Amino acid sequence: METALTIENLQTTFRLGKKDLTAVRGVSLEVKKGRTLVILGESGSGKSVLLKTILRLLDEDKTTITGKVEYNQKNIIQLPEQEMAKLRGKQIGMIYQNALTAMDPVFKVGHQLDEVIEKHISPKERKKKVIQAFKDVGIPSPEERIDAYPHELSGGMRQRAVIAMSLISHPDILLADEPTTALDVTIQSQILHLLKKIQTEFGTTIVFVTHDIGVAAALADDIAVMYAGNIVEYGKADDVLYTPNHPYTKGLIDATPQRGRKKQKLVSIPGEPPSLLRLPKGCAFAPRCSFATQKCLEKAPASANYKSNNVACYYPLQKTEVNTYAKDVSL
Ligand SMILES: Nc1ncnc2c1ncn2[C@@H]1O[C@H](COP(=O)(O)OP(=O)(O)OP(=O)(O)O)[C@@H](O)[C@H]1O
Repeated sequence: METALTIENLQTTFRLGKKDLTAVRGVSLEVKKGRTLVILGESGSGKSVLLKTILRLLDEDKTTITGKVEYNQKNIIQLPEQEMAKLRGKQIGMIYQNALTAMDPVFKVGHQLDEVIEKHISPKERKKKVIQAFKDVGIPSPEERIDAYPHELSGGMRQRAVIAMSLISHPDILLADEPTTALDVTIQSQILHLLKKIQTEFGTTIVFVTHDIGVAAALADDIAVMYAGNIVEYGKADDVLYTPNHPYTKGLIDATPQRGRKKQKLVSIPGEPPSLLRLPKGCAFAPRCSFATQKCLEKAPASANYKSNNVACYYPLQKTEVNTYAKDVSL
C-alpha cells in the first residue's frame, strides 16, 4: 500500500511565557494513500494541534516543531513558507470544525470558492468550476446558491460549501477537524457519506479527527487512538475497535454508550486525562490504568507491533472482550 504521508517522531511545543506545553509528543504514523485514517481521542488530546502542525498553521514564533512529516519525498516541516503556501489548500486541504467561522460572513459563498481557484483561469471557467464544486458536494441549484451569503445556508449546506471549498483544487490529502460535530445526526451521516463518495471518486486520502467512536467506526479504514499528545494504538479500524490491545482503547470503547442498546454495562475509565503541563513521568495513562506496574510509572513504553496493531504499552491486552461497538452511522 502506498503512503501519502509519513509522520515520524513529530513534536509540537507551545512556548507559553515561562512554561512550555507539548501538545503533540512524538507522534509517528503512516497515512496510506486513498484511505481514511481517523484520529480518535478525547478533548484536549492534541488532535487539532496535530493537524495544524502538518499544515503548518501554527504561529511559528510561539511554537517549536521537531520531527518529520514526509510528503512527496520532502519533509514539509522544514519547507520554506513560500513552498508550503503552494502546497496548503492545493495538495493538502483542510476542513474545519465550524463552517461558520471557516467562511467569511461578508462575502457570497461562490466568491469565497472563486478566491481559492488559481488566478490565471478565465472568469467564465472559474464560475463553471465553482458550480461543479457545489454539484460535487450535492448542493442543489448550485447556480443560485453561489450567490448566497454563508448565513443564508442551512448548517448542513454550509458545511457542504466548506467541503467544496477545500475540494475545488482536488487535493491529494484532506485533513478534517471534527467537521460534523456541530451537525445533527442525519446531516452528519450525509456529510460522512459525501466524504466517502468523494474519496471513491477522486482517490483522496482523508485524515479525520474525532472524539466520537460511532463516527470513527463508520468512516475509518485505519484508526489511531490519541492520548495526551501520543498515539497509543494504531491499526486497521476493525482490529482497533473489536480487538483493542491498549487498555485505554478498551476503556474508551467500554465507556461509550451505543445507540439502540438498552442493557449495556458502561464502565467509565477512572480519573481524568492528565494536564499537558504536568504529565506523569512514565506512561501518561498509567495513573488511570488497572494493569499499570512500577515499570509503567517510571518509563513510557515505545510503540511496538503487537498482533495486528501498533501499541504503546508494556502489557498489551491479549484477549479482549469489548462492548462490541456497533456503527452509529452506516455508510
Ligand atoms: N495555540 C495554542 N497555544 C497554546 N496551547 C494550545 C494552543 N492550541 C492548543 N493548545 C493546547 O494543546 C492541547 C491540545 O489541544 P487540541 O485542540 O489539539 O485538542 P483536541 O484533541 O483537538 O481537543 P478538542 O476536540 O477539544 O479540540 C490543549 O491542552 C490545548 O489547550
